[in-house]
Amino acid sequence: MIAFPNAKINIGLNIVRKRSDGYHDLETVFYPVMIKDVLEVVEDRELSFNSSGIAVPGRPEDNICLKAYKLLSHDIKLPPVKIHLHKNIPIGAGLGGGSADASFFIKLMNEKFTLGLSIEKMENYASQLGADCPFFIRNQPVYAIEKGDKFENVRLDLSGYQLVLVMPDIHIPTSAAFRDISPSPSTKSLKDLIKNNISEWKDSISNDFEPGIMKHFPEILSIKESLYDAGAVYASMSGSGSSVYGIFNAPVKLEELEEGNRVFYGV
Ligand SMILES: C[C@@](CO)(OP(=O)(O)O)[C@H](O)COP(=O)(O)OP(=O)(O)OC[C@H]1O[C@@H](n2ccc(N)nc2=O)[C@H](O)[C@@H]1O
Ligand SMILES: Nc1ncnc2c1ncn2[C@@H]1O[C@H](COP(=O)(O)OP(=O)(O)O)[C@@H](O)[C@H]1O
Repeated sequence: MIAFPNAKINIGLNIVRKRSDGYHDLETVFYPVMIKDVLEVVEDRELSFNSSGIAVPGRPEDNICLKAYKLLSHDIKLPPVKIHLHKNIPIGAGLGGGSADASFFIKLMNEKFTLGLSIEKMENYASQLGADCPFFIRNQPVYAIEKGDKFENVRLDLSGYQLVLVMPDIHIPTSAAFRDISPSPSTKSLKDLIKNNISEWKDSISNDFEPGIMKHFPEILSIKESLYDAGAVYASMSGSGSSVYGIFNAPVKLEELEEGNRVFYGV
């Protein structure tokens, strides 16, 4: 059985406070986007994992898909499976690719072996694998709070726009991005700001990771500026970076940005 885990972008990201468990309370909007991995599970004589496409850092045995298998098998008797991941979503990009793989793996196992897991139960398993994993179970636009794992649906449809996503050759581990952050409560609710016309977002919706990351990597700021220069209605780094997206009213082709960066077009 095959699934196609997709990436997400963050529209706005406020880091509100440090929690007693070492994590941070956030306010963000997660929006699913078109860049996809391919994840295949077949029954086999023993449990195995391999991948193709973009090289995934770390040992195969530490891949988040195997962690998801082991988590499920604490509670449920599962047959051994062969897992193949074709990696296409850039890594260390703020696109949640590993988290998507984990959550789609849980959904795939649930369907393939008729495990009867509810959405809530799958979200609960996902939350044990990473803060933004639960989002990918329902995989719908949400306003997320706390660790990024408590959701309210938002009515947001970007399908009439052209999204351009630029991935520079910079890999930012999420844990490193938090080191430069001084959390502070937000003054206006992102949940309300997101309802405004997209043309108003530029002056009201921001990502708290940007100042620290852009200071270290000025080329990320340059990409954001290039997207605005090319006519983006809104542009932002996604999550903890390094990818940057621009939302355009009409189709564009940004050849200059394609030099040295991976550029994806679509929503
Ligand atoms: C912060 C976000 C915003 O979208 O960054 P991106 O990964 O998307 O860039 C995500 O919620 C990340 O989710 P995820 O990548 O699953 O996080 P985890 O693996 O659980 O944690 C990675 C690291 O980030 C820190 N972390 C993560 C989430 C959070 N709410 N507070 C944190 O302090 C953790 O302390 C950990 O060191
Ligand atoms: N299936 C996977 N896809 C991507 N990364 C994975 C996967 N499994 C484990 N990882 C680990 O997660 C790290 C990426 O996490 P993170 O820096 O949070 O990325 P992102 O910003 O893309 O969410 C990688 O360096 C890798 O070691």
